[in-house]
Amino acid sequence: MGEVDEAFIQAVEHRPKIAVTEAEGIPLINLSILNSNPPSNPSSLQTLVEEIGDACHNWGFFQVINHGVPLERREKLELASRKFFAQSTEEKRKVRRDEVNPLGYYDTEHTKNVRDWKEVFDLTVKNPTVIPASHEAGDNGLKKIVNRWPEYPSELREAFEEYAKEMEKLAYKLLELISLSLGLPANRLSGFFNDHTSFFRLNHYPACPVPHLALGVGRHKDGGALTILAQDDVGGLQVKRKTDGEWIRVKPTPHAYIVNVGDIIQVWSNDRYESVEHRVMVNSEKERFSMPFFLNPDHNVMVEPLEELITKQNPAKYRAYNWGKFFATRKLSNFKKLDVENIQIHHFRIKEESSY
Ligand SMILES: O=C(O)CCC(=O)C(=O)O
Ligand SMILES: [Fe+2]
Repeated sequence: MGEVDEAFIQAVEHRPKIAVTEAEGIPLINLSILNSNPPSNPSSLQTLVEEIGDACHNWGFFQVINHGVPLERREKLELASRKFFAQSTEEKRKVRRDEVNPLGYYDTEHTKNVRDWKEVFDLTVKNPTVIPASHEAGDNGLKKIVNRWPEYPSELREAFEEYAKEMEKLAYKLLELISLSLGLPANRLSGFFNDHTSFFRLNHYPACPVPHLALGVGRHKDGGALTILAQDDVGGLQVKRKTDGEWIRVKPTPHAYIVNVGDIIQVWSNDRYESVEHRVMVNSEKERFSMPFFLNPDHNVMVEPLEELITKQNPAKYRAYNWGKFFATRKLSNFKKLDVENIQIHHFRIKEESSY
C-alpha cells in the first residue's frame, strides 16, 4: 500500500492501544449435538439454546466449535484467497468493484470515512443476487448483481461455491437456535431468507507500518442478520465489551467460527440481543486473512421488531425499515467518502415519549 496516506489515520480517540485485553469471556459454544445421529435428547438441546441466548444477550458475540463445516473446504478457500491477493495490484484490479456492481476486488474501503488498512474480494452467495437499483427512497427499480471471477486462481470459484453451501447450512442452524432462544418456533425467521442477499468477503490485511494509528477495519456494527467469520491464527479482531466498553481481543481458536449478531437481529429481538461494535487491529510484522459470511434477508424484507416479542410493557423500539435500501445506502457510503453519517438502525429508533 506504499507510504502511509493520511486517509488511513484514525482520530486520536479511536486509535488502538497496542497492549490489549485478551477475551477470556467470549463464550465458546460446542455445536456437536446438532451433528449427532440419532438427534440428541431434548435437554441437551435446551442447554445449547440457553447458552446461545446468553451469549447473544451478554456479548453479541460467540465462537462455535464442532460446527460441522468440513475443514478441507475452509482450507481450500483460504489457500485460493492467499493466491488471489498475492498477485499484483494491476491483476487484482481487473476484477475491481465499481459503482454499479459492488462485487469484486476493492482496496479503498472506508469505515466511518476513515480508510481501512485492507483489501477485499466480495461475492454474493446467490448468483445473481437481486438488490435495489439505487439507495434513493423513491426509486423502486431493482438490479441483479453477479459475481466476478478472477482468472487466477481458477479454483477460487469452485472453492467458494462449495464453502458458501456450508456457510448457509451453518447460518440456518444458528438462526434456528437463536429463534428458539427467543422463545419462538425454530423456523420463525426462515421466511425472511428465501431470496437472501447474503454476501461473503475475503479479507487481506497487509502488515502495516503504523498499527497504532490505523485500523484494518474501523469500529462498526454489522448491518445484516448474522455474521460467521473464519479468522487465521494471527488475530486482530476486537470486540467492545458491553459491560465496560473496553476493547477485547478475540483470541484465535483453531478451526472455530466467530459468530456475531447483526443489527437486524437486534431489531427483530427488540433489543434483547445487541449488535456489538467491533474493529480490526493490524500489526507491523504479520499480514492477516479472514473470511466473513454475512447472512442477510431478501431485499424486500421490512425489518421491524417481531410481533410476538412486543407487549404493552415492552413496546416496539424501532420503526420498520426496508433492508434492501438500508444495504444499498451502506454500500454506497463504504464506496465513497460521504459528508453524512453512515446509515444506522438508531435512525429508526422510536423515541420513548412517542411509543404506545
Ligand atoms: O476480519 C475480521 O476479523 C472482521 C471483519 C469485519 O468485522 C467485517 O468485515 O465486518
Ligand atoms: Fe464486522
